[in-house]
Amino acid sequence: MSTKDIKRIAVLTSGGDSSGMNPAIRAFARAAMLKGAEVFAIREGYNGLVNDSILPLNWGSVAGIISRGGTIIGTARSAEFRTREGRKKAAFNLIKNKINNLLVIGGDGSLTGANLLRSEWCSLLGELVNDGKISPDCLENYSTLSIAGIVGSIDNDMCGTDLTVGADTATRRILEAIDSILSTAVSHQRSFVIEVMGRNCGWLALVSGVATGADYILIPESPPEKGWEQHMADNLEKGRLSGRRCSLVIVSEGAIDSDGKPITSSYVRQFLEDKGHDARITILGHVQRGGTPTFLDRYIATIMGVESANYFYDTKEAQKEPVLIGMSGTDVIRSPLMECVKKTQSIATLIKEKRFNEVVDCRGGMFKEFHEIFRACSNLYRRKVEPNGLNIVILHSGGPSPGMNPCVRAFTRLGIDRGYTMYGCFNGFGGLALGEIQQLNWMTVNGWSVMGGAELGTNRSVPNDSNIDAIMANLEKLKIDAILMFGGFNGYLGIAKLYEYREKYPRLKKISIIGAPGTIANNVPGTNISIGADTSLNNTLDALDKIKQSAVASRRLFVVEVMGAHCGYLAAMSSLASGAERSYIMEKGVTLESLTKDLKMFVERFKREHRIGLIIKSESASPTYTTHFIYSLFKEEGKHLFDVRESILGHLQQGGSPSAIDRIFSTRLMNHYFEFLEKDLKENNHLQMSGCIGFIDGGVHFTPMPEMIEEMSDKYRRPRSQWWMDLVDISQNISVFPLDDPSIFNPPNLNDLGRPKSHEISSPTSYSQKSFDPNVNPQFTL
Ligand SMILES: Nc1ncnc2c1ncn2[C@@H]1O[C@H](COP(=O)(O)OP(=O)(O)OP(=O)(O)O)[C@@H](O)[C@H]1O
Ligand SMILES: O=P(O)(O)OC[C@H]1O[C@](O)(CO)[C@@H](O)[C@@H]1O
Repeated sequence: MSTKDIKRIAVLTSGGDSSGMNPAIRAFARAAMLKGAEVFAIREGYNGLVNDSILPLNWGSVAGIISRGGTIIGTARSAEFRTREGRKKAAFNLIKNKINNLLVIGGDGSLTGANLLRSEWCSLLGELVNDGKISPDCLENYSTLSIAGIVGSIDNDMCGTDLTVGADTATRRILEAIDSILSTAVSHQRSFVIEVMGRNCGWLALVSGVATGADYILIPESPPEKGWEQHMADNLEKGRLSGRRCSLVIVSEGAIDSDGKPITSSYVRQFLEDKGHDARITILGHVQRGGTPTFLDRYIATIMGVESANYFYDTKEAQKEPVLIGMSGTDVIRSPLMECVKKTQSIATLIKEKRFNEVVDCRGGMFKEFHEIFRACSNLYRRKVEPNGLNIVILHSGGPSPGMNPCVRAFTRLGIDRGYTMYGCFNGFGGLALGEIQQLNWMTVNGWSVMGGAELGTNRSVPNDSNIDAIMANLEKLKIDAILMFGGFNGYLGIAKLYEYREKYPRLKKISIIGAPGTIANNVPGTNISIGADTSLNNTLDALDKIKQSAVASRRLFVVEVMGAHCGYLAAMSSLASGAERSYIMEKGVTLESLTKDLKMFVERFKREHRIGLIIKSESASPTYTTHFIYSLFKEEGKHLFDVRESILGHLQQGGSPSAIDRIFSTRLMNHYFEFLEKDLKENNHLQMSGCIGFIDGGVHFTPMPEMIEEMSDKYRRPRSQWWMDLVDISQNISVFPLDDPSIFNPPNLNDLGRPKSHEISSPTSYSQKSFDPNVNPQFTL
């Protein structure tokens, strides 16, 4: 490749910082370098573009940042860039640095600015030529400015992506705070008013409301009717009378009433106080923006970063129009930036014009759905519904999974709201045989939305010839019309077995038998993700971040074993999100040859002054090459260069309070469950649909039982095909400096790009650094 062909691409972060910007910078920079690009960082948002603060990035500059909140290249809100004169300076500085590819990571404002720069590009260059600042051939050499945008904002307010980078971490911070507040609120029987961020978007307030079981939320998209204050107070009172010991109101900072007048959290608190509540207020503020990114933010940031690099090499695409790199379900997608910006801006207009009916729809399907779920599940809107005469029972099966309790809460309340009689069966299929079944009412599940574990209990028993008669008798006794199993692979085997018994027990033909994914291992059919995996991955990352820090003591290679049985999802994803150099999973196999190659790679790395290496191994990756074997092998062979430690994370992966995603997605799953049942009832006059439900392509899908069974590999207890397999290589490619890896024959020309030079940006906590300036606090500077 001639120097002329080498692409020069710059990245900037702009607007409010968000947790996940660093992993996005890391993934983008390294993926672009692997394609042969020269990568630059523009410091302090658009200010750096206007003031020519542009520095080269190299492989080492972005080491050690995947777990850090904020942005190592700085961000700002630039007033000067809003002026044409400012953008002209920006264009000049880009040309001066021979850059005409720009990745902008920021909120809707930043992307609007990027779009504007792109649309003015030719005219700005024309003016610069007329001013004599650049030569006329620049008009041809830099005729287009290729722009990609990643939405980095906690607000989740941009069209074109299901989720923005930082929104999940912000939700985690909010839930941590509210979960803590709830315990003191319950003790004192207090009412708490919590104000959350979000600017003009109510996403954070809405999902926090769903995830914590709040009584009332105030969001800009759905202003309350006149007289709402009294209505709210009356209903909080009703909640208390039915047994709640505290009340929780979540106010989005942009909340307004139906006249468009702001509703402040202090106004809400004062009103409640005047009505006799012992009310307190907590404004969460910038705590929501900080801290280490969650698994989901690291995951989406990483795959969006890699996709941005791909975009700049997709010549036709890159020259056509700027794109927004976004997420749809688990997939990364490209959308025209201009359209996304326009659509997002139109929401602000709708709010200004008080066309509130249209606003919730415009925020997208998930926003609308959570809005409906919140109303159906909160005490405030609880309706008196006539029973429809149908009875449904829920049970768990398999290992415990965080999200089981929120799921049962949503199942119970959404079911009651539709007229069903709801039952909970304790201790799985075994409990069904023993008749350990209890009716669930609205208040049985009060407070379950925040609870880890499984109040109904779970185990690995399945229907069999010795318990099927007892199961049938109990189903008959309660006149059960539908069974919902929320659990893991064992539960899927259990429902498949029950389905098989339909030939012998025709009564089962008139009972719907459905499985829903509730397992940390993400190894069940009919879904891309299962509830519990997100919490488990966050637990794992918390542990890995701590383990990695202990490497400052010496040069260490860690071999960390994670759960997942025969499915490598947890290992692959925790590797991707922690920056591990290798993940060992059964699907890819572990051989003596691969171990030898990896050993050579680690030797190279440690020779190059790396201080840490990380291997994440799935518990059943290989029956022969166990975690201890790998530890011993690497310890023996690497003893002159590095030390090795093994760590088996164990059951900490299954516990803890469910993550935001596991809480809200379990409610979403239950919402769809009832939609499927309604359709079934309409079509067949009774419930009979059998199979499983799960998340596919960003939606919730039903897979009929025969297909579900076909999809299951009994031998390995996982689905036959797994969507995430390609990510293993992508993750390893951006985690290992190519020159360290002897298995790469033609590494790109990275000799000069490996180590930061003194004037270049370098992560202050990069483990490869040798020394630091004693006058500079390494925590806070570049
Ligand atoms: N209409 C615009 N024209 C030109 N530049 C803009 C425009 N809107 C925003 N920008 C630039 O983007 C910067 C960041 O915008 P803004 O303050 O709106 O934050 P944001 O990108 O929306 O992020 P966040 O969601 O975190 O607030 C602004 O300071 C400005 O430099
Ligand atoms: O940090 P600043 O500049 O005060 O901005 C706060 C705003 O930024 C955000 O955190 C992100 O847009 C909003 O939720 C909030 O309104």
